[in-house]
Amino acid sequence: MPSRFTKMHGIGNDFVIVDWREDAPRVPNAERVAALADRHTGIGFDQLISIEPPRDPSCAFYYGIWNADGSPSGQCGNGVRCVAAWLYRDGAIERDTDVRLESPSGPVTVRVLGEGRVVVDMGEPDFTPAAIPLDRPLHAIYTAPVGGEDVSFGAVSMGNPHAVVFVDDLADPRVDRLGPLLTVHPVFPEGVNVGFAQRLGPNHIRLRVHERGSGWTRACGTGACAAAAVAHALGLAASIVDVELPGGTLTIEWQGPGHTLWMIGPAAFVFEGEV
Ligand SMILES: N[C@H](CCC[C@H](N)C(=O)O)C(=O)O
Repeated sequence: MPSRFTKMHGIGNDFVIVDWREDAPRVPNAERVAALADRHTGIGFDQLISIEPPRDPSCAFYYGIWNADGSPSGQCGNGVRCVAAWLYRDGAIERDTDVRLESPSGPVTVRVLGEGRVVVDMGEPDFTPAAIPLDRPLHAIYTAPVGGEDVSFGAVSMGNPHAVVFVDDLADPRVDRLGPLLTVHPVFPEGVNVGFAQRLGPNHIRLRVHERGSGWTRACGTGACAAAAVAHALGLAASIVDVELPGGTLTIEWQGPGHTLWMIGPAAFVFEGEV
């Protein structure tokens, strides 16, 4: 498990980054990860992210992702921007250059810009049920009984599963109640990240995300991608959307089916540590 680590965040979604480039691939013990994620008795983070040698020779590096409860994930949007910034500061990659990085769900392409901003080609959103996975036939909006009421949501995979619920007001108390319930709903056999989206206009969505394995976070990069993609698929959003999360705003660009989705946002260093 990590000895030296770097604490980073992407608009308030916080990470411990560990450099395992000289180590043999391994899966960290879930209990140990959860202990380190504890914000009182551990370091405190939403996800642990490792930097490792690539499995795919077309990629420069691989990054592993584990939630605060120790569960693995296939993708982390805020996290991959931090990985890119970390590699640039380490001198392992160049600025203003496309670099392929390998996530557990496949490759993405990053480009480190100035002022700590990173743009990521996140690949194409996948609405097919098997990709999420979801035990329903494919259509844009699903409805399921959640906590005694029927809840309608969009569903999409960004390499990790997302449900998107559109609400008129994020202050609606149903949001706090339904988030934890839908995350573990049996309609999602592997669990799901639940985004609650308030549409403020075709280019502006306000979002809160209850993350699988980490709970309510101040931001979720793949959640912002998912909300923009579902909104676009439903004709509610234009191709460029500012997604405003509690921790900050990400800009998402998606031209629709057949196109990959781009996310632009910051990555920040907090401190170096040893455990
Ligand atoms: N909780 C997510 C992984 C982290 C995603 C989020 N932190 C992001 O920035 O995309 C899952 O289990 O799929």
